[in-house]
Amino acid sequence: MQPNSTATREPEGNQMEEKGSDEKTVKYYRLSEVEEHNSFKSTWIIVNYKVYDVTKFLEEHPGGEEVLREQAGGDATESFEDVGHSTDAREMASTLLIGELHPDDRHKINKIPESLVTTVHETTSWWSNWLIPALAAAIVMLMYRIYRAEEA
Ligand code: HEM
Repeated sequence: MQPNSTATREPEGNQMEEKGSDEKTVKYYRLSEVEEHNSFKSTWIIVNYKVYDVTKFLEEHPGGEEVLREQAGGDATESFEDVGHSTDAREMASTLLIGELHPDDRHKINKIPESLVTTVHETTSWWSNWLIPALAAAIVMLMYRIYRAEEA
């Protein structure tokens, strides 16, 4: 349960310990708290439910401070992963870690799963895809009947 890659520190075991975390104790932050840290005075970002204080890192960030500012006070997971940050970058991030997003707030930053969105779209297009050909078929049938009736 405890093996961690960089484990040189022993857990102190005096407060709540959290499995899966590199550090001994975990401080949980509510989303509202993180959102307050969205200025140059204090810039926090969330990546994979972990909260990072990047205030002092803004100027050092090789990707520029602007990209970090844009994400300040919110969830930067997607942008962070899109860049394909190196292992070095991830190690650097761990030095800026201050805690984790409170489990009760994690659903708030989850986007609607793609699959669900697709299903909604598919449902809509199924109706229109079915309705238009059916109407067209009915019109053709009607015209054919009128044509036959006139011939007789
Ligand atoms: C704790 C947070 C972060 C740390 C420690 C960090 C660190 C780094 C490092 C070390 C690099 C150099 C390239 C590499 O080693 O991968 C880098 C590049 C970059 N980062 Fe970050 N980064 C963080 C967050 C972010 C976020 C949230 C974004 C996007 C919103 C971002 C966007 C970029 C971009 C665009 C580059 C340049 C990539 C390139 O030129 O190829 N970074 N970052």
